[in-house]
Amino acid sequence: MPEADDAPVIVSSVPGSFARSVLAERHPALVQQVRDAFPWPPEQRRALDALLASCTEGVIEPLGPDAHDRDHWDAWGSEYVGRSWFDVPFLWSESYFYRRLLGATGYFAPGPWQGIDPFAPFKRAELLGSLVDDELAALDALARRPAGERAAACLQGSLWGNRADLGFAVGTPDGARSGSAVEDPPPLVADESDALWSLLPAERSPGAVRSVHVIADNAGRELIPDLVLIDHLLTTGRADEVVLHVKPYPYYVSDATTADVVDCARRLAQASGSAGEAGKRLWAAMGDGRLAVRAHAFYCAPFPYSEMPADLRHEFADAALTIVKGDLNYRRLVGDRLWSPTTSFAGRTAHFPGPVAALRTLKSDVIVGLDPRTVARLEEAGASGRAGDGANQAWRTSGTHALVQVRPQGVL
Ligand SMILES: O=P(O)(O)OC[C@@]1(O)O[C@H](CO)[C@@H](O)[C@@H]1O
Repeated sequence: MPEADDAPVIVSSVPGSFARSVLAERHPALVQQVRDAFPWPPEQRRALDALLASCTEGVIEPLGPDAHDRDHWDAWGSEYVGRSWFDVPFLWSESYFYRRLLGATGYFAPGPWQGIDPFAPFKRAELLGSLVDDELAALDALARRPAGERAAACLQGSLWGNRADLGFAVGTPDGARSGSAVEDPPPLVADESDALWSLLPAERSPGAVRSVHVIADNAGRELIPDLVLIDHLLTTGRADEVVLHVKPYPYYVSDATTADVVDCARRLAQASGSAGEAGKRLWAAMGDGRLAVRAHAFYCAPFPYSEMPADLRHEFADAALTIVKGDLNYRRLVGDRLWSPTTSFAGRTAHFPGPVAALRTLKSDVIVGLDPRTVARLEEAGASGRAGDGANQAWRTSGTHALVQVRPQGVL
């Protein structure tokens, strides 16, 4: 696989590819699920049916003339209009699919359905589920552990929380792969946790305010451990303030919006024991500005982070560390291309304006920063960790593996 900047951009036209399965199977299944999840009026039902036909058999059509963001999307990809969804960059077609899905449900247009999150029923069911109860109760035992162990457990919780991804579950039997509690996770394919902690020492002399940014991924069972990690950073003095970046509108099914942050903070604050204490601290931190939420329009744009606008660059440049969560953010961080897996992570993230850490379970073909022995071991073992299971590239997309990769500033 190529290592240079001209590694192939991922498209969805390759038979048997993961990207093709997302467009051919996951998107149609999702349209159907959203259609069934609300008593949509006729106009929305017709629009959802039209989207289903378009994304499976049709071509990309422009947004309507009244769409508030028509100019943006014209600038972002008018050259794709009239082409098959499968033939354009995967990152672009997925992003546009979610934009069209929300358009079909009336999310953007003035009227009674404006602002109604079409994925809310799925998010709500997860947040109210017993798995969350169990995960919150487990925080009581964590509170009794030594500081170093607590830090490591908070990081692991946030990392493996990324496995609980509702979009990932669409089209899988019973959503089975969506992340039952990870009791015995396989070794990380890259583990630079020590480098991460070294950027945020708890002991330090008084000085400038230390900001940590977290680019969130999924709500619910991922965002709750992210918030627990944030609480840990704030209470241990590893961060003075945290900025949590979320999506400006519902996206990729379970991606977190501001409403989801509030729901998760409330779920924590209403719990008993250590979870409740953390929730109340987080609630207070949001109130006094130590935990701020941002929802920049760029988070739903179909581009890699190397193309982020100047105002975001400016924010990250001042951070002690930016933690980038999840698979989609990883694709955007290193570029949605078929890199050789041994391509340098530091090189691929050199564009990022400040120290950056990726916490991600592997759910797409994009991967960099592995050492050759790890690649050989993974290709030998396939998805399951069993040698010779015949699915030697499935480790990239199965969500069973995870990584912590770090680029401290200045290391290229
Ligand atoms: O970013 P997340 O939540 O970790 O993962 C999102 C995801 O499931 O969606 C895409 C397919 O729709 C994949 O690239 C990716 O695995």
